[in-house]
Amino acid sequence: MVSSTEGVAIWAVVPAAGAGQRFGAGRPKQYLSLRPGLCILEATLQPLLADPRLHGIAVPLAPDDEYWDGLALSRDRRLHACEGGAERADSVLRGLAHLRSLGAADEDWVLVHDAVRPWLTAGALSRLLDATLESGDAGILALPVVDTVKRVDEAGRIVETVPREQIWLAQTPQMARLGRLEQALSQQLAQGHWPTDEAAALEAAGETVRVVLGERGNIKITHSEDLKGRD
Ligand SMILES: Nc1ccn([C@@H]2O[C@H](COP(=O)(O)OP(=O)(O)OP(=O)(O)O)[C@@H](O)[C@H]2O)c(=O)n1
Ligand SMILES: C[C@](O)(CO)[C@H](O)COP(=O)(O)O
Repeated sequence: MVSSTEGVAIWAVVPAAGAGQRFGAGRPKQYLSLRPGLCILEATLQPLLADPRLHGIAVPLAPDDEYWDGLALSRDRRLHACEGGAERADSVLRGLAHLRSLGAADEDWVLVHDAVRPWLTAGALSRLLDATLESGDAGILALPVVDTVKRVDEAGRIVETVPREQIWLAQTPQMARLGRLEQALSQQLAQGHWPTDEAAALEAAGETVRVVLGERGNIKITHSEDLKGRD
């Protein structure tokens, strides 16, 4: 195993098994073209592959995926495709299991990064790696909210203005010890919960998770408007 820091390797999981229903294109959004010769998933993988600290990257795919093999990048020796699951958390767990089969250990670190966040910068990635390795706690990129926050009822009436000083919006990558993340996600699924991010599972397991300043440009492509005017 290649050691990245004190005999502990750093891995990544990039869950790419989603169908992109909210986006509503003719193919899963991670395979839409950002510019000629570069799809969203390839752009997402580039900054991770460019960081020599990352030992290997699992890429969970839909069982009926028909696009991955056509990407030139799929032949990169640090990329390892595997089968994803029904929900994002299932796909991440399968990715972790795949990393285990490649030799990943409990104390290794793993970064989980959405396949549809193609604008992660090397600076933000390094900030997360450096802060997390230094603190030893799990960490996620996130942004403090800049707007006034309202809680509303079912009819859309404002119930209260929520103090925003402690409200942050979660991004990815999210980084944790592999064994602890695997255990936390497994516990959630066993209890019938499907957390929408890794931090939620870790929080429920009582782990400390720190926020690290993300970037406004590191958006998740969810709806078709998210791609308008960008390349
Ligand atoms: N069963 C699933 C569902 C989602 N994802 C991945 O999780 C990330 C964030 O999910 P989201 O934006 O919700 O993607 P989709 O599930 O594709 O979108 P939608 O919910 O609109 O179908 C994406 O990289 C997506 O491919 C996954 O690997 N496996
Ligand atoms: C993981 C995530 O991208 C953090 O913002 C987000 O929670 C995914 O949410 P989704 O509803 O599954 O798209």
